[in-house]
Amino acid sequence: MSLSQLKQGCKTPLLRRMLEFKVYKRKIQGYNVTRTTLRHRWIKRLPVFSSGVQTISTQSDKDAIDLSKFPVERIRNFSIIAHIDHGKSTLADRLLEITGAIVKTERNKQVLDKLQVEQERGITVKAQTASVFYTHQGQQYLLNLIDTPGHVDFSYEVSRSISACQGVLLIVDANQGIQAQTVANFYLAFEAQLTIIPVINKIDLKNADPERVEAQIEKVFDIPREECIRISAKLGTNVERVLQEIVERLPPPTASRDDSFKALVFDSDFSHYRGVVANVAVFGGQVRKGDRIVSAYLGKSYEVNELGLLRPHEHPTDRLYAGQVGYMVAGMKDVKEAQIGDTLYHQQHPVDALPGFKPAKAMVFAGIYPMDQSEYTGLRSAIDKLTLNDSSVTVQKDSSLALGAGWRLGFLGLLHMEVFNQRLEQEYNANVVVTAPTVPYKAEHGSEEITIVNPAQFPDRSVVSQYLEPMVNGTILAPDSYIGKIMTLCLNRRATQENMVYIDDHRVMMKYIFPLNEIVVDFYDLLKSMSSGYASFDYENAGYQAADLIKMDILLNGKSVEELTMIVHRQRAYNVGKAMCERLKDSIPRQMFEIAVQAAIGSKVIARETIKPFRKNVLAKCYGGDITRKMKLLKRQAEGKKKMRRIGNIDVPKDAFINVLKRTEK
Ligand SMILES: Nc1nc2c(ncn2[C@@H]2O[C@H](COP(=O)(O)OP(=O)(O)OP(=O)(O)O)[C@@H](O)[C@H]2O)c(=O)[nH]1
Repeated sequence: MSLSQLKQGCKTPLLRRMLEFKVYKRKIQGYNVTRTTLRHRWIKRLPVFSSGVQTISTQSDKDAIDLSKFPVERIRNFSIIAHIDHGKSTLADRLLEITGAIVKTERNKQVLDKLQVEQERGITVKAQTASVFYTHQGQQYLLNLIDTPGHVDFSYEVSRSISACQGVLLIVDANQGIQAQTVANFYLAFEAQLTIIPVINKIDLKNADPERVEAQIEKVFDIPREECIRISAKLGTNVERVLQEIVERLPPPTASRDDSFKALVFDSDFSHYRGVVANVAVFGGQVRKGDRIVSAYLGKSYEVNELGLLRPHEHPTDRLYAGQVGYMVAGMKDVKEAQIGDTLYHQQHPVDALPGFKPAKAMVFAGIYPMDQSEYTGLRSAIDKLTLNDSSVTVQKDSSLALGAGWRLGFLGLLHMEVFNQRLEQEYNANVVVTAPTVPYKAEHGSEEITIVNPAQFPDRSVVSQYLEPMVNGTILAPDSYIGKIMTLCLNRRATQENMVYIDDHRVMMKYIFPLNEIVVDFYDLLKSMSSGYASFDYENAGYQAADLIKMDILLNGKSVEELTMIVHRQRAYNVGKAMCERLKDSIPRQMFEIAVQAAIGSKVIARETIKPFRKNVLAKCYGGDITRKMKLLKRQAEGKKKMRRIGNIDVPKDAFINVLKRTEK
């Protein structure tokens, strides 16, 4: 809805002016404008309008959205998948523009990356759906596209998205060629038996070499090179052809309108006002507003309050039919009610549940605690709501002597964890302490086995027959000139090489088995920097392996810092401990007394650094007697201290806990 349409809904000139002011203020701050950002109680009653994206006029929308006109044969559901930064969101923009869903403007960039964190980081973290209409050879088609993230941490989003599709566009950068996530995403689509259309993007680049990339696609994926479409998503070159090929090459869904209603919940969002907004793919029959539906998972029934298409913003419709993809609000208020992978059906016509998904497997665990225990309840509700938007996060209550009551959260990777924390801070104003991330280790004693996700609960060797650590199959793609450096890095990380093949004259694909712990924090960054950005990396679970593990404590003036306690391999303990002490020394600001930073195994100190005392007198440069200036300086100093965590009498910046883990290989 446009601003002028919204203004027509404002009864008084004052209200109109306030609306303009609020919208303007949010826009210049670069925020999306939604109802939640409009605090005024009158304005809150207005309908939600677009997040700064100009959509096509509502009149033409009304004409277009008679969903009953679209027989299943004229529906195409597809995901856009690729390695990170190969241009998925840019292609999605062009497809939305050509089909008239958005207006081409400077501001309408990566419109499907709606979250603030996505816009700030320039990456997609959450898959987004958009339904568009496209006329081909005189017939109108309904295309449902899902833009997916490229980073390995979010591959769960990709596998969920493709469950609602019959085909994918596999985008490959014409300069970089096939990368690690291209391979991983190809296999996800291939195993789901989807039709794959390879699209070579960025052909406008000076160094683009589409012939080489086509040859790679033929060699690695066994797809004939003639099937590749060369495009520039940025300039729009050949994008129209992508739409034609979608219609011609992708099969329609096999769902039938005559069957009983059956829908798969493949994603969900949480709205403060409406509760759960589920993204659904209808696999049979139809559903109307007011229908009573049942969740197969919980067996609870709900009334459908609202449903519609995402174009890409919510566009309410009266019904959704078999083969279509859309959203549904059905009064689900509790986080646990909207299970991803759940099947919905009509109360009068029960059906067998759809296969659903394997639950996401958390690879990295960290403790999250409120900075101040008085913020516990607020943080609990923020975590509840955010996990509804991101069901791959696992939550378990936890508590510690030093940090009080909190939670141990499981994530799919470190970027996932950083994004989750950033969203907690940005979307819920939470102020949290995060402990050092750890992978899920296991300990065996006789036939018993326990999983350890908190280093503080690491059992003593005397009660354990063996420790086990999680392993992953890693794939690295890189130019062959970096083979030597990459092999050394992998060796330092206790990896075992499995094989190495050339995918063209100069690029190799290397397969390794890594201990997960060795790659989780900083491996990808190091690999990137040592290969001048040319290497890429992806990994998947490879079970557990016995390992010689020990618990290492970090002490500040003799007091253990629980946030930094970690489980390490005995062979690496000295190097890791030494590097941690050195980095902590750089991260902790000098204070009025000397600080000893030590790494210890049991009572044995294995590394030590000293932070020299220093008195920061913020008033030193403030000559004369201007009291307001002095007060300002002292206030700023006090605010800086709020971002610190006090351990004993030492102030530690709270981001130091994660930053010190990022090793730099010597
Ligand atoms: N020169 C050129 N640049 C492009 C083209 N397509 C995309 N880009 C640029 O490549 C960068 C990444 O594009 P995105 O569309 O964000 O890539 P993505 O695959 O969605 O990225 P993630 O969602 O983070 O995986 C942006 O800076 C785009 O402007 C193209 O055809 N030509």
